[in-house]
Amino acid sequence: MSRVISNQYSESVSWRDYLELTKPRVVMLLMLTAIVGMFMATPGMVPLDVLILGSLGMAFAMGAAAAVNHVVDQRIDSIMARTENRPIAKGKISSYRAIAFAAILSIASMFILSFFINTLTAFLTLFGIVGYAFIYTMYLKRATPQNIVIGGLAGAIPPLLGWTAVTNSVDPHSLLLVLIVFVWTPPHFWALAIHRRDDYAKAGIPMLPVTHGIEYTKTSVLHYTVLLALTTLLPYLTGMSGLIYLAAALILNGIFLYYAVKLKFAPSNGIAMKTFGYSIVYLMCLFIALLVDHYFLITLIS
Ligand code: HEM
Ligand SMILES: CC(C)=CCC/C(C)=C/CC/C(C)=C/COP(=O)(O)OP(=O)(O)O
Repeated sequence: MSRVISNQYSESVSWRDYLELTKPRVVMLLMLTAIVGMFMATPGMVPLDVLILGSLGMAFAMGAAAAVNHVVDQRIDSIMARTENRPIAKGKISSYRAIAFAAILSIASMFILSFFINTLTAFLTLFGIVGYAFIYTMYLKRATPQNIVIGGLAGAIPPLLGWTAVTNSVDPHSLLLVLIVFVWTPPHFWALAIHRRDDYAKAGIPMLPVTHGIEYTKTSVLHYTVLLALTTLLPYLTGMSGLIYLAAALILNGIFLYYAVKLKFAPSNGIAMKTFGYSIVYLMCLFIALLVDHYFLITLIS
């Protein structure tokens, strides 16, 4: 019996479980926005050490924050169908080991960013960790249906981190990129939350569809999608980006608006999850468009 108890966390644990703690697919999209932030900060090539070490430092921080989220949320994760198989909720990894893992990643991140990049980037990254792992996960998520709007700031910060890694200063254009991800977050998450409403209700988490209902949430998705479409025009209107970006943004926004309108006024089976899935494709393509446009503009000028 004692052998079973002492081995309950280590029997079938593999590196894949630790990787899962870091939410790798979310981190990949976050890192795309950070790396695009780096490239947008300079007309030339991002110095290779900044690109490699900066990315490593930021990705470690994001993974650490995600691991803390798994520790804090283990009770609710084990209640919800979507998250019940997560490594801590399933009892594959102990909280103690997950915290040690997160601490190692955070320390490595802070070391890399402060010694090889700059203290401004290290400080802002620390703000990202605290914002997501502590302010959002421990407090906001359980406190208010506006949790993801306010907490979304932590997830929106990576383009600024990428930018400051290159310039060591806060450029207003970098804040424009933060604003885009910030406004994108509510339709991204609420589309999924509509589909998973009952899960959140069961876990006692006050997500918008639980507190205000599905119809109200669909209207909110539509409002934020319109706001997002307007916000994404700003890079063109401020002269940061050119016509390639504008064309891509118009097409991507048209499709997002189509989904949001359909979700509200002509819902079909699975439309909420299709909207959620599209939100990810949208952000990925929008940031790639920023990058392609940036180097096209520079080639035109030189
Ligand atoms: C407070 C802000 C956010 C909330 C509450 C949120 C919530 C979620 C949730 C609940 C999922 C589903 C995960 C699953 O299926 O297990 C998800 C998936 C995802 N999110 Fe977010 N998200 C936020 C911000 C972001 C940001 C800023 C990004 C990237 C820029 C992002 C990228 C993704 C990606 C790529 C997935 C798909 C992951 C997969 O396929 O496993 N999210 N998000
Ligand atoms: C340094 C830095 C910028 C760190 C923060 C980056 C980070 C990991 C953002 C993640 C955003 C996210 C997936 C929120 C969902 O949490 P949730 O608890 O609502 O979703 P869940 O139920 O799937 O766990």
